[in-house]
Amino acid sequence: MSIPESGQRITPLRETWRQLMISARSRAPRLRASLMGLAAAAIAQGLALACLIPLFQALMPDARWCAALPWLLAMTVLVLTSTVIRWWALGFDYRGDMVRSTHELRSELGAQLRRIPLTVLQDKRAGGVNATLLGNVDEALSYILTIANMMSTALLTPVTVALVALYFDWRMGLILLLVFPLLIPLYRWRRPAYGRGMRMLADANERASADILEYAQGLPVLRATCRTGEKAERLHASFLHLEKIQTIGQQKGAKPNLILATVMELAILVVVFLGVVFVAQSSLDIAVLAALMVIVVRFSEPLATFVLYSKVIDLIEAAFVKIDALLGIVPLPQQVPTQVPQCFDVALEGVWFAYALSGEPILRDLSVRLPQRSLTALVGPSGSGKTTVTRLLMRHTDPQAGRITIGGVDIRTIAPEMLNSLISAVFQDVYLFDDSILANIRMARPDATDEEVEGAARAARCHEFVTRLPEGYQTRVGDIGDRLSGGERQRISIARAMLKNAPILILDEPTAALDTESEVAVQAAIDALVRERTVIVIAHRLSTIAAADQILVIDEGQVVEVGKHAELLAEKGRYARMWQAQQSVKSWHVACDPDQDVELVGD
Ligand SMILES: Nc1ncnc2c1ncn2[C@@H]1O[C@H](COP(=O)(O)OP(=O)(O)OP(=O)(O)O)[C@@H](O)[C@H]1O
Repeated sequence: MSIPESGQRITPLRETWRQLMISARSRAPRLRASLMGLAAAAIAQGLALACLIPLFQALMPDARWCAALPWLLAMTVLVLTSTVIRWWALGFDYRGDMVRSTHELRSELGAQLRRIPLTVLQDKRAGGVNATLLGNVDEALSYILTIANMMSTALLTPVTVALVALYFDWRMGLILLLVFPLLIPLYRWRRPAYGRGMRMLADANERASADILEYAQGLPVLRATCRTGEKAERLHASFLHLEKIQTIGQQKGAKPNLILATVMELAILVVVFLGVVFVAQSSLDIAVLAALMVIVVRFSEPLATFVLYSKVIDLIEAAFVKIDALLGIVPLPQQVPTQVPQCFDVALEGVWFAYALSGEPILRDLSVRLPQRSLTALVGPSGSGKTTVTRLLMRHTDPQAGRITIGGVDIRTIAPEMLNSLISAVFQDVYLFDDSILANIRMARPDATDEEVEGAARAARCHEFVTRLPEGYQTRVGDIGDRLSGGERQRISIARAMLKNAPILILDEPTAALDTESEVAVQAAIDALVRERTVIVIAHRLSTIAAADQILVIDEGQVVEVGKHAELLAEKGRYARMWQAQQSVKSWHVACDPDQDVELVGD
C-alpha cells in the first residue's frame, strides 16, 4: 500500500500561521508575541555563543584578562536576556493561556456545530466530529510552543552565529551559513510524503474513533441481531488499517529522518575539516576555529532533536486541516431585515430540494398550505420525503428553489432563535441527556419554574411514573439507564413540547414504536398537546390520523392527493388503497403452535 500522491495538499507555512492565529482565538496576539519572543531568545542565544569567538581570541595564545572581561560580561547579559525572554514566552504554556485557548477553540467548534446546517452534520460520522473536537484541538495547539522553541534553537541560533562569524572569517561564516540552512531544503524534501502520511493517520484515527463509537452505541442492536462478530470484524479491519498507516508513517518518516541526521553530522565534520585546513595554512586564527568547534558541537543536539520531533509539525498541520474544514462549513444565510411572524399558518411554495450527498431531487415543486390551528397529516410511502418537509420547516437546511413561510414570512428572514421558539417537535426516537428528569424537561424553556415543569409533566402524563422514580424529578437519566420505557421517554419529550408551548408542532411518528398500552397514554398526552396549534403529523398508521383537518398524500416529493379522511376514501385513489391495505393487514394474525413454524393466517 502506498501513500496516494493526488488530492493531498501540503499546507504552506503562511497558511499554517493563519490557521494557528485563528485557532488561538482571543489569545492570538499573546501567542504571536510568545512566538516572536522565542525567536528573539534564539537570536540572543546565538549572539551569546558568538561571543565565544572574541573571548577565545582574547585568551589565546596568552590570556589577556582585561580583553576577555567585556566579552564575558556581554555573554552573561545575552544568556540572561535569552533565558528571561524564553521563560516569558513559554509562560503562554505554563500560565494556562494554552489550555484556555484550546478551551476557546473547542467552544467555537461547538458553536459551529450549532450554526452549520444540520443536514451537513448528519452526513458526518459522530466519531469523526468527536476526534476533531478532542484530539485535533489538542494536537493543533498543545505542542506549538515546544516545537517553535525547538525550531528557533535549531535554525535561528546557528544562522545568527554564522552571520557573526562572517565578521571574523568570511570563509568560515559562509560555510556555516551554507551548512545550517541546509536543514531547510532537506526538511522540505522529506516533508511532503511524511505530511501526507500524517494526514492519512489523522483520517485513520478518525475512522477508528467513529467505528468504536458506533460499535459501542450499536451493541444492543448487534447483540439482538447476533451481528456482534460481523461488526467486530469491521472494527478490527479499521484497527488493521490504522496499524498499516502507522507502519507506512514509520517507514516514510524514519528513513528520511536518518538521512537528515547523517547529513547534519557530516556537515559539522566538513566545518571542522575545512577549519583545520585553514589553520594549517595559517589563514585562520586558531582561536576562531576553537570557538567555532565548541559552538558547532553545541548545535548538533538541538538539530538532532528537531529532526526527531519534526513529525509533530506534520501532526499539527494535519490537525489544522481537520479543524479548518469544520470551521469552514458555511452556516445558513440569514436574510435581513429579520421579521417576526404574527400568525402561524405554514406554507411551502414551489419547493425543490435535493440532499447534497445524493443530488437526487427529493421534493419536486412541492406546494402546500397548513392553516393556523389545524392538524395536517403527511402520509405516503417510505422515502417519499415526509420527514424532509419537516426538516426544511425547522430549517435544518434550505431548499434549492421555492420558499417556506410562517404567517406569510419567509423563514430565511426569521432569526434562528425565533424560529426555534416557534416550533416544537416530537420524534419517534427521544434523546434524553444524562441529567435530571427535571432538567431534561426544563431544557425546552430554561426559565421555567419547578411548578411549570411539573405542570407540563402532569399534562403529558409523566407525573405518575416520575414520582415513582427513586429521586422523583431529581433522578438522573444516566442512573436509571434503560429503566424508562419507550412510552415514558416519549411522554417526557411531549412534556418538553408542552413546556415550550410553541405555536407550531411537528409530530414525526411519535407512537410508531410503542405497545398498545403505552400508545394509549402517549396518545392522550398528544391530544392535550395538539390543541390550538398548527400541527404536522407524519404517520404510517392511517388510523391515528383519520381525524386530521387535512391529509396530504406525498409520493416522490409531490402531493398526489389532498383532503379529509372520508373525502380521500371516497376518491378511491392512492389513500383509499393504502387504507385498504392496512385494514387487511389488521385482519391477519399470527398462529403460533409451539411445535411448528410461525404461520400467518387470514381471517
Ligand atoms: N441526509 C440525507 N442525505 C441524503 N439523502 C437523504 C438524507 N436524509 C434522507 N435522505 C433520502 O431522502 C429520501 C426522503 O427521505 P425522508 O426521510 O424525507 O422520507 P420519509 O417519507 O420521511 O420516509 P419514512 O416514512 O421512511 O421516514 C429518502 O430516499 C432518503 O434516503
